Amino acid sequence: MSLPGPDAPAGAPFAAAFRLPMAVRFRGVDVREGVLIEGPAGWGEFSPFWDYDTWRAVPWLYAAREAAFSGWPPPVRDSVPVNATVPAVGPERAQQLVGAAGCTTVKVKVAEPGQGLDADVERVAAVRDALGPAGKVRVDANGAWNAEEAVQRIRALDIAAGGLEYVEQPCPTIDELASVRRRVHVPIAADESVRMSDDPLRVVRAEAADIVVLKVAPMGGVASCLIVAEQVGVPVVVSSALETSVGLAAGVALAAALPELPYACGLGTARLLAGDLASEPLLAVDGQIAVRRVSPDRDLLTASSLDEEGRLRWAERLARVEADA
Ligand SMILES: O=C(O)CCC(=O)c1ccccc1C(=O)O
Ligand SMILES: [Mg+2]
Repeated sequence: MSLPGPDAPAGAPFAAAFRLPMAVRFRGVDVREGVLIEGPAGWGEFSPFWDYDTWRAVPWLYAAREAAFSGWPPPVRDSVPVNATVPAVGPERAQQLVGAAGCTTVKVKVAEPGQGLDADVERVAAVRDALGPAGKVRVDANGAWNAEEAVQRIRALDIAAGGLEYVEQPCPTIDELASVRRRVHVPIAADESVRMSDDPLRVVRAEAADIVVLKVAPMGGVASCLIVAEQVGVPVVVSSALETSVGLAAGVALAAALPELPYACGLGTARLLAGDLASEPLLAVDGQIAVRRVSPDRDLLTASSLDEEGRLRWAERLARVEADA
């Protein structure tokens, strides 16, 4: 079995596999691949990273099916504020990315394997410099530090940033997050502790986080994220999983449906891709993304379509995940 290619006849199965290079390497990812599915409600994206096993990819399928077959709850706002995302690049490139994005909040990746605190301090200071004193700077360590390292580094980065808005997932475990949270004044946001957990509320019950990051695809869709947001009792930040604009639209729908949205969302990542599948990508204007559905453009889908080997890989993966769903 394979997914239909760009030359498939009209009426062929409603799925298309794509491959898009990243413009900027992000956490070791330099190309995004996935499958778009179309249903009566619109288009959904199924693009779990390749290091996700079948079981962990199941929520991504639920999110794609929700987009294609059920649709999303109604929005309560017509645009959502987003942050620019700066990967572990050098200070000049960081400033270019901040300038191009036009957002007043920036999330800076820190603790990249092979880099030290100096590189993080330099990048964070460069971002503050480009942003001016009124902007907000947050950092994401993806759980790279132990509690002791985290306390020291958060203090150093807080100074370099002239004040950090928050630090995302400084340590891997909930116990470490709780300990760091008691020792620094910078607010702690939980990401992996929520989306990789069988109980997304545990981190908050343990008083280990001030803010919770929600990602639609790894958490099974907009509706299930809304339930978590309702139960969690702390502010939430909606963030992407580096989807194309088709997948990002689901994150935007979640952010648009939340009763409260006190923080800019990590949905400005279409800029990190070298291309997109929509003729009008979901890009921020003045730091805001307009709430709308996104359909792929047929020519762009054709230009980004995977070769026969890739379509076979994705058809097999989809079948495995569907069997587990
Ligand atoms: O939150 C953002 O600004 C962008 C999204 C992002 O950082 C991300 C994207 C893909 C996988 C993991 C992460 C992360 O938050 O760690
Ligand atoms: Mg994160």
